[in-house]
Amino acid sequence: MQQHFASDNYAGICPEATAALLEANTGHAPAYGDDDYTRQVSDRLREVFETDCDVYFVFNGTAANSLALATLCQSYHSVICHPLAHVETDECGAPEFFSNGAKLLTAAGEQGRLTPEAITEVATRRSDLHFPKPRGLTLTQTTEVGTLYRPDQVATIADTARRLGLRVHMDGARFANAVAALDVAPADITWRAGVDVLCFGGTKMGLPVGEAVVFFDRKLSEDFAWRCKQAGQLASKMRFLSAPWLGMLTDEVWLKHARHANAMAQRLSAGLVAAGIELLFPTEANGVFARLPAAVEAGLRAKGWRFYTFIGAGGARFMCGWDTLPATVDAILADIRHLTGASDAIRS
Ligand SMILES: Cc1ncc(COP(=O)(O)O)c(C=O)c1O
Ligand SMILES: C[C@H](O)[C@H](N)C(=O)O
Repeated sequence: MQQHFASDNYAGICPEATAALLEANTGHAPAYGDDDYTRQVSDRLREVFETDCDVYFVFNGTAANSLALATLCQSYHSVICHPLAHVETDECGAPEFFSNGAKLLTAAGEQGRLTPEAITEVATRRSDLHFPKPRGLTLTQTTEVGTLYRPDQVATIADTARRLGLRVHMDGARFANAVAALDVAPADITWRAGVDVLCFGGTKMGLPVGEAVVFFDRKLSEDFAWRCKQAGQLASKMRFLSAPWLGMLTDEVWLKHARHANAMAQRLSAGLVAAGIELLFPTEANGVFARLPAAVEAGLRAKGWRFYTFIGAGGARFMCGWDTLPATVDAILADIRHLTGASDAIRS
């Protein structure tokens, strides 16, 4: 089966998650999260984040983000996000729908990152009754264009949010890649930096399905189970959503796989630069964003390569996953060199 660079959600289930899933498939277990596997992995996540966080498992990232944001605000509030934020560009209005109408307000920033200045401008732009009062802020780590927020950047943004009366949500669809790239403690770029709720992506890091919604402020999660149930996000066989996490969170398997994906992105990025292809953003995690000549893009697609060009600020996005092979990276680089006429003497 050919590997692709369209998304890290093209990859299969990593061996460790598969083993944990099969191990959980023994006999009967209580439903709706009342099973031992869900208890075990929730406790394990409390160890990973070094705090008594409240943990829920939902089927996908759009549900995780939308339901988490809905806990931060009322329908007449607004949530500030980056213009390239997934919640703004790729969730089909789900955040607005599940919050019964909270409005997303965009605040620009270079390289996919929010800035305190832009957040402040949007949050203080109007205070009249006709404007949806800002109450939430969402940042994506890693960002939709493959960049990172360093711990101090998260803290500065969260401090700004707190001063403005905003609750902070983190879309961590690629949180594993961020922790691996930054080499920090997960707590240092979440609750210690002022994040109130994290949507921890499981799907893209090697699980079969599912995301963890991790609340660092239990006042926010008081009724979240009911919100999940009403949204059709309460799995009856929850153990099969939660147990694979045990495979990932043992011996830091999640970070091993994230480091590999990040390394493949570095390999690809270096090869593209060597072939004279312009990068649109720095390669800081597992995504590579490049400006491809139209003929090269068409040629790659004709050769069967799948990659997105609708993400971020245009250009081509190449996402590396836990299972991306070095040979796959070298194969697309060889095709790109051939299509650009770059010398084969250039090695990736
Ligand atoms: C940054 C980001 N957030 C959220 C999501 C939503 O995830 P899902 O496609 O599982 O709804 C994605 C999708 O891959 C994503 O890239
Ligand atoms: C863009 C698409 O929705 C998916 N979130 C991805 O990053 O591949």
